Amino acid sequence: VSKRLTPVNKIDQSEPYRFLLSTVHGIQDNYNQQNAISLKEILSVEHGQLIRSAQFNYMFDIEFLLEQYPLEFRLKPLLIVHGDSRHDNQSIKNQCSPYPQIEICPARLDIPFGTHHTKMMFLLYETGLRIVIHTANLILQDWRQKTQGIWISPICPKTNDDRESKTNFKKDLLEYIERYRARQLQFWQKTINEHDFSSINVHLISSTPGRHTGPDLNKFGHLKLRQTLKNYLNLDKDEQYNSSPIIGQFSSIGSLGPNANSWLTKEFLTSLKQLSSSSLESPELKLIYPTVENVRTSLEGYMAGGSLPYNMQNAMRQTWLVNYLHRWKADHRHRSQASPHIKTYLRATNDQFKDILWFLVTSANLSKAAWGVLEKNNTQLMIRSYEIGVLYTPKQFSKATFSLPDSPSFPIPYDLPPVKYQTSDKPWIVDVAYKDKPDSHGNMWDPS
Ligand SMILES: O=C(O)c1ccc([N+](=O)[O-])cc1C(=O)O
Repeated sequence: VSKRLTPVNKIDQSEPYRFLLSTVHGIQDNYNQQNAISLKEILSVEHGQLIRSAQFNYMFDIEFLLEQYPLEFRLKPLLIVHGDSRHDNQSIKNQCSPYPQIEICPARLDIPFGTHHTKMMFLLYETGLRIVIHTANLILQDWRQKTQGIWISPICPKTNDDRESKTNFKKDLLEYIERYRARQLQFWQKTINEHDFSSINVHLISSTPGRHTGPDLNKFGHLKLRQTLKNYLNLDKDEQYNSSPIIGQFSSIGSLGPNANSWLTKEFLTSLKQLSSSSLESPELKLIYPTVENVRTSLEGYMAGGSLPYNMQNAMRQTWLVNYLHRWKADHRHRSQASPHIKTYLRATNDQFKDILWFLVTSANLSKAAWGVLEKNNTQLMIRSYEIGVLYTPKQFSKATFSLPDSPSFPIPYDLPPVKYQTSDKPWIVDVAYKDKPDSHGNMWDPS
């Protein structure tokens, strides 16, 4: 009987998709075994001897973060990349001042209302470089009882020749990092260049602040997604998919304009619906965003709503959006009560939702700030925030589609088909009081 020489860890078990959810405190443990991982497990010594790391994020609790590293790695050099704003800079500086091993890199936010939303880790081991792209802030609350999405790369070995992935992931990642124009990132640009990315089978879809035009027009935001879908979906006879449904799932919503045609369908859906050939059909767009009832009955109760910052000012101006909305429901992953902070987008082959054509997990919510808005007669894309995500296309896995009944099937985080809001359902709005029904902890929500 062949005895396994090395115990297969959760990350290797997640092959070939390497797409995991965060573990949830308070659900049956077997739902935390399959395709689920904690921050401590990501940083565990079982993956090798860490040399140094970088953490890109929006919210940081430095004490919490250091505690998630194994004791023997807590003094290794750590780079913190955060949004450059007076408030954030002071808070991060104060938190990091006791730790000489921590270096800080403020990300320039030259366009108002932009945020450094990107959530990414660079983990340099003696055996190579691992990239993690995910959706959780580096605070306890984000890793305890929510549904978060995590893509974990293989450990890419050091190489003398410039080994690129079939998806140009290395080039795209370097292009993204270059936009920070930060000397603190030069070490990581050099390190990325020196490692072999040929085992990476996902596409990088990122956003950086700016008015992207000319050769940069399709490098970021929803135009990068459009370009990648056009170049890599090459499905035979893809016209059969022209009306197949598209899902967007997110934890916040920006100001989208007075009707669907302002940006959501005319611009954003045009990118999401891209196949190798273009079509005039308008596929059905289904949006998943938690109801008040989803939040009230969640493991965290109304407190979960603190991480769903959809505000009344936007909601009241776009009541038309409710017609697109569907509930958060994830029974098959035992996470219907683990409030979603994950953001995902996918296209199915038809409304049976048995096969999907592509899947994206990203930091990007449903907003123009994250995805970009076309300006100057569609010659430039204005993006306010940093975002990053990874796109799965079947070709990279030698498949025509990702068939869900298959094994191993693509680990979709929620139940399909999505369940439409009923007339009694209301989208969660963060700055409204909910005092008629107590939540799962017996509390009410009164933001005033
Ligand atoms: O957690 C975050 O990084 C975050 C920060 C700001 C906003 N926002 O301003 O809507 C949304 C999120 C979100 O991810 O939901």
